[in-house]
Amino acid sequence: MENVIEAKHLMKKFGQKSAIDDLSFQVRKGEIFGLLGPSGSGKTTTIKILTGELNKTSGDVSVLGELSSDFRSSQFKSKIGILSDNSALYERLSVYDNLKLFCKLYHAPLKQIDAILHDVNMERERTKTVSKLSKGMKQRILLAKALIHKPALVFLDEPTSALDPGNMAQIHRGLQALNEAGTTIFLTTHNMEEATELCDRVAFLNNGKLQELDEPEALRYKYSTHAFHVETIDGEKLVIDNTSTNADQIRTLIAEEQVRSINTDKPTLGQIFLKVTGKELV
Ligand SMILES: Nc1ncnc2c1ncn2[C@@H]1O[C@H](COP(=O)(O)OP(=O)(O)OP(=O)(O)O)[C@@H](O)[C@H]1O
Repeated sequence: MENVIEAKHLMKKFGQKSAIDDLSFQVRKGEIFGLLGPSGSGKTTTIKILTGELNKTSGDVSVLGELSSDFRSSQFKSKIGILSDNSALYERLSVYDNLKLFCKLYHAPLKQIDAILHDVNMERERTKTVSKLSKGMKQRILLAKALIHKPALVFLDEPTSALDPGNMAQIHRGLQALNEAGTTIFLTTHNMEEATELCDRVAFLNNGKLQELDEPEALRYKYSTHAFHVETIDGEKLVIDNTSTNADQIRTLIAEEQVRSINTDKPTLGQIFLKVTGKELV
């Protein structure tokens, strides 16, 4: 499988402090890859290195076949899209005029603007001045800006932070459609539900170190005790180990119509993160 990002033994130091510590991972072409970690774990630093905003201290990194020495070239920038804290819009210009400027910057055709406004569900705000938009609307225009030149790979640093559930769902649908059309997405988030819903694979970052990397379901299976949680019609809650010797107990409960619900134990990504790092994902 083709990799669009390859990081090997990546290190980033700020003075004596290691923000990124021996980080190695690959991102496959066409996937949605989530980097999860608490505040200060090194997510933004990783994105900044991968997009040429920061230099690595050591290690090897390539993105879309280019080495980090080329990450500042305009040719490289035209192949990636970035949504980060540093992304900004011209507040006094309209939505359309903002996107027109970015089209010119990236040599993208202007007809792209209406298509992208449709994708982020902002067609009706086309002529509105940016300063009059809500936070969620601005975030959707920033996303449109990151995607206007149809990049092969987009980096989204907490794309839905501080958005209400409606706006968040809207952006999720847009990202899924974009991904289905072939764009690889690298995103960071604190939000476990978001990661579980969107990401093909997730990496856990803690103090700049990689702690886990796999598909959300594979991690949930790996950290499951595999026990059955049975609630009886009397409200009793039983935890029954998933072993052949316990089969009769479960069979009897079902035969006697004693079972209200039965579930296997599958921890959430947040619970797994807590188990692996001892930290909440906030
Ligand atoms: N320019 C800088 N100078 C010094 N230290 C920095 C700099 N940028 C980041 N750091 C430190 O590097 C570590 C990782 O920061 P980073 O911003 O990558 O974390 P993060 O996981 O993105 O956090 P958040 O979720 O809060 O955005 C932190 O300890 C931070 O204080």
